[in-house]
Amino acid sequence: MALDSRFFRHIGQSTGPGSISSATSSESSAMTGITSPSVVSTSASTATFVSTASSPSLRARESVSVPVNRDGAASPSPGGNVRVVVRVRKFLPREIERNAECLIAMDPHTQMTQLKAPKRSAGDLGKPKSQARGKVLDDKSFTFDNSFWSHDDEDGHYAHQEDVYNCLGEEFLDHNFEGYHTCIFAYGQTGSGKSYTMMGTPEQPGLIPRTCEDLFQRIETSPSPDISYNVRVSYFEVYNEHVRDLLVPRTDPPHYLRIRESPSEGPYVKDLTEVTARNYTELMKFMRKGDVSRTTASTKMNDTSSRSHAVFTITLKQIHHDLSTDETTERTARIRLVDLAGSERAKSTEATGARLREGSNINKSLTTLGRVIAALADPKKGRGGRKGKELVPYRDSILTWLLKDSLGGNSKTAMIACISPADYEETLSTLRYADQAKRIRTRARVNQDHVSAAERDAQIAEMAETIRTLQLSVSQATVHQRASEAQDEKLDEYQQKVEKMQRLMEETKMVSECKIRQLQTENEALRMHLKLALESIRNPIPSITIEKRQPSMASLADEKMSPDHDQENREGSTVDPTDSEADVWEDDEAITDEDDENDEDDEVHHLMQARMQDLLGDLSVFKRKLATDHERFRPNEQPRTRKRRALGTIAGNVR
Ligand SMILES: Nc1ncnc2c1ncn2[C@@H]1O[C@H](COP(=O)(O)OP(=O)(O)OP(=O)(O)O)[C@@H](O)[C@H]1O
Repeated sequence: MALDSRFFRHIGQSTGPGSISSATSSESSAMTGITSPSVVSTSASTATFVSTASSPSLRARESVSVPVNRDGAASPSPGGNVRVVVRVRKFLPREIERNAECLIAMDPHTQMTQLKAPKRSAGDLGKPKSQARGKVLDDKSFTFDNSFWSHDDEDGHYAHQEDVYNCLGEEFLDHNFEGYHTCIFAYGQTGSGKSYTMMGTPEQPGLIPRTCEDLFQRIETSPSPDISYNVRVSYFEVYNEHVRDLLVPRTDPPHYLRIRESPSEGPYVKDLTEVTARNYTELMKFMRKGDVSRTTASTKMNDTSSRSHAVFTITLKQIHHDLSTDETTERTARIRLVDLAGSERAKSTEATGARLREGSNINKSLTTLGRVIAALADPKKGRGGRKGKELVPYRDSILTWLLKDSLGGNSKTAMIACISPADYEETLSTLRYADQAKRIRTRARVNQDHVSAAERDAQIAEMAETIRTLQLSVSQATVHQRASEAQDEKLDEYQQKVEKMQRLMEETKMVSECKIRQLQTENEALRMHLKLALESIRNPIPSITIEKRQPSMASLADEKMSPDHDQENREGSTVDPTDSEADVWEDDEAITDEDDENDEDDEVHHLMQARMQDLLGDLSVFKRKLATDHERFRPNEQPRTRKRRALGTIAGNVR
């Protein structure tokens, strides 16, 4: 089935092949397949670097058509490297107090970030490096896809929150509308500006709220009535190697969730709350709810330090229904926005007790993340069949296990390396981490499915049958009162199927609504047509009789000289002005024609009325179906009650 061109036009309006602001090694390597390690150890003077910059994006606005094939999921993979950008923040009060020196310089043209070695202590000055007491440090240079200079807001090249979104977030959202999974994660030492970049403040919203706003703006201004959108959201944190749902109230003791792996979806959090957001306000409500629930604490390095890794996930489903073929095309994209906890040195944070334990767990998962990145960046380990996969230590921490797909699988991924301006050791470690991440290639593909109405019905019927069987075995097990692990598993499976079926039903309902919208539009057009037709029957346009005119000598002469003109007159005019008999004859003919036209109009009128009756009939069938569905899956009931009711209803139907 060919997709409605509007499906793509919609995408095209907001789609560009990406930010073209960065001419960088990773970008070019993504195209050529060549990667260029860019750590350059240099002792060169930094004097050549001016106070520096990031360039806001200049997005191309031409439409891009997504490569789509019949079975969607197997669309050709464009591949691509992990996109890496770096952002330096301004001095914090404590750094201003100790008169800290800014060690970072950025070049707006090459996107190069330079880390300058701190000044040597007074005692070491003048001594050769080998005799210096402290470790001798060198200047280092790195090139990334973008270098965001957010150190000095007086600077013309200062990168605001908006610039970061325009340069990265906007392009990633384009990918989501194209049907790709994406992941943006912020990495850096504690207090380097990760939460500020991802979440921001009410006055300076970060990447997450901006993505949410842009997402719904695009949906609301979508030009196509044939596409239905479904936005779901989940929010969890990984704290001390445990997963906690941020959309449910905190409990004491805390309720941790388990991780499972499915062959199709990869690792996932079992029983994680996933809610539907119908608009931007709702989405923000969930975001804030989770944010409030997130574990933070005050440390010496940061007053509101995130003590957990937070993963905010939006699932965007686009359902396009083609009325002519009754086929449905579904695109599903997962938008994963991750604010990692900051790496920290116990010495700098002076943490003890719980804070120290948190810090060591944070460091443990970040170290594993580092090993995963290193393995993926290494072509021998990151690729190459079964053996290669085993060498990537995803399972060594909860964080890397859950981000498996985003780091090395079906996702377009970006890393924002946040750095402090005055901490050589930590910044160098972050920049090295980021430099390695540049070499990772993921295998993103368009997540698209075509389902015909018959296939959907068959799926529902099959699921109903499975549910019936499971229900039977569960009730038999209950009779025998053998409460075992296996029963729980079965019950889980049963419940999951029911939930999946409910989702399918909801989607069927969305398709029906889409059909109704299309029929209503068609109905409206026909109504208008009919109105016009009736109008023209009631007030026919009177036929115009052209007055016979005595041709002047001059015009007769003209006509003689211009045979073409004469020809035109004969062909173009319905009334011959030189033939009065013809006038009379034509009048009679006009009356007869009018009668015929009236008969034809009546016929058209009746046909249209019959067609409209048919359409209205279709419409009421859909409305009835919708009402039945609505009755069966009442949205305003509590989810648990609804689930039970749905089970009862389904069971009833099956019987
Ligand atoms: N670009 C920036 N402009 C202005 N202020 C910033 C910027 N980046 C960070 N800050 C400020 O720096 C402080 C630390 O930032 P933030 O809390 O985002 O760090 P973090 O990396 O998330 O730390 P942690 O890992 O401890 O949670 C905050 O007060 C924040 O407002």
